[in-house]
Amino acid sequence: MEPPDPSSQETSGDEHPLKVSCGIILKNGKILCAKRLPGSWDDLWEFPGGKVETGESPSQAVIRELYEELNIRVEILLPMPTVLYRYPHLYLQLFPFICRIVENTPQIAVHEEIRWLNPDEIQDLPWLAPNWSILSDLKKLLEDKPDLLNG
Ligand SMILES: Nc1nc2c([nH]c(=O)n2[C@@H]2O[C@H](COP(=O)(O)OP(=O)(O)OP(=O)(O)O)[C@@H](O)[C@H]2O)c(=O)[nH]1
Repeated sequence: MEPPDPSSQETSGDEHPLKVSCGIILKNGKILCAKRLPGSWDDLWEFPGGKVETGESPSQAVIRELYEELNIRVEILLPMPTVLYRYPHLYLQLFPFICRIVENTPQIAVHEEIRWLNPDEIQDLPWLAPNWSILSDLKKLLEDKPDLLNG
């Protein structure tokens, strides 16, 4: 049998989802929610974060992204279950982390708006599709560990 052609190992992306980390920042009983900038199909709400870069772990990525996007230093309190989601144009793996702010106050740089909302209120926002699964895990987590909400 012939050895596989290396170029044929390029895939549609299914085997290698794009890794994106996001931070669920908790403080004083509220959760930080961010609205993406208008003008694209994903003008919806998300948890701040972004793509995991080469050589970086998902937790390193979220710490870097939260500094770049909101000018805050955070500490990770807990990783949450990752979410695999297939957009029509993108196969995504989201790595959500529960975080607390250790330095600075969030400043908007790449979002249209940020809001601090309580766990009931966040259900009313129009979220990016993969995030509904995170919201459901978050609800269960906060029922078990309500103290997390105080950051
Ligand atoms: N940051 C973030 N991205 C999310 C979430 N949920 C979700 O589906 N995504 C998707 O993940 C993808 C990458 O996120 P991003 O655009 O924030 O990444 P980035 O900051 O590295 O992008 P850039 O190339 O504009 O710098 C987008 O397609 C976005 O729609 C979320 O909660 N937070």
